[in-house]
Amino acid sequence: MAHAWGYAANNGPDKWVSNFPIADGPRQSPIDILPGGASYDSGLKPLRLKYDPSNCLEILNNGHSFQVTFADDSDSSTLKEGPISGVYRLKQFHFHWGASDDKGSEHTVAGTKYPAELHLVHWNTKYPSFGEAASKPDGLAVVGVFLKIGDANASLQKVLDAFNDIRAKGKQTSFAGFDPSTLLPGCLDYWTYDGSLTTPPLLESVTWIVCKEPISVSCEQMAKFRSLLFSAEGEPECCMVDNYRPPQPLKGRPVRASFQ
Ligand SMILES: O=C(O)/C=C/c1cccc(OCc2cccc(CC(=O)O)c2)c1
Ligand SMILES: [Zn+2]
Repeated sequence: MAHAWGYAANNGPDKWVSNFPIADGPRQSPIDILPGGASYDSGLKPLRLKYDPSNCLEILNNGHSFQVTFADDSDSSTLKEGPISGVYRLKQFHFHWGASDDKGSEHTVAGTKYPAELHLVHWNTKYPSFGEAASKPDGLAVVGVFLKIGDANASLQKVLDAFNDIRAKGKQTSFAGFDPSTLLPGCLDYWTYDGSLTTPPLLESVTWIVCKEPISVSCEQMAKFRSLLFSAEGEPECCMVDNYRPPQPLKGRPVRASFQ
């Protein structure tokens, strides 16, 4: 039976190591980013993101988060340059968030937690598929964007408006024509380091690209995130909140900055 990992006391991040021993590995994510400990690397290129809204397929509640999935059978939605070489295709984006506005992000910045964090997941096209790439050290590149309480985010609202159809685990609905570049901050300065998936199977295959500048989210929009359920229809309702893994040991890894 597939391991029923989650974020509760009995199956949460501290328990994952029993079924996924890599949880104690050398390049686990997320981390606490210390801006003073990051080294500016003038060789880092700007991120080159090109997304085609027609690749946007559906939105689903997978019981751990919700994700928006993209057609990845061509190079029409890609990440290039930045800290990576080659072409990485957008597969999906999803979020992590807290039960209250004082927590929710996975990465932290000098101990500061944001209320939520967006992950845009891309896979290296030198491999035949996402699943193949996910097991390679240079297989994935995830762009992380922090959400900070402020004005309502009109682009994010388009995603939240689909929530009524995916409230319970396993629900999905078509979601077309969304441009994920509208969820990016104006400035694409970033930190980068070698890490892992932040959920099981915790594979150490991710080049992390964490944007310095957050995007805005309103309190009301955060309440909408928290209206989703970890539980499936017919099960006792369990609100989808605190679906974040806390920072993991850096274990000597360098963190580079694309900015001074
Ligand atoms: O058997 C399963 O349930 C899953 C198998 C599997 C097998 C290979 C890969 C993989 O990736 C899941 C994934 C994709 C993207 C991001 C994350 C972590 C995060 O939430 O940031 C996890 C999952
Ligand atoms: Zn994630």
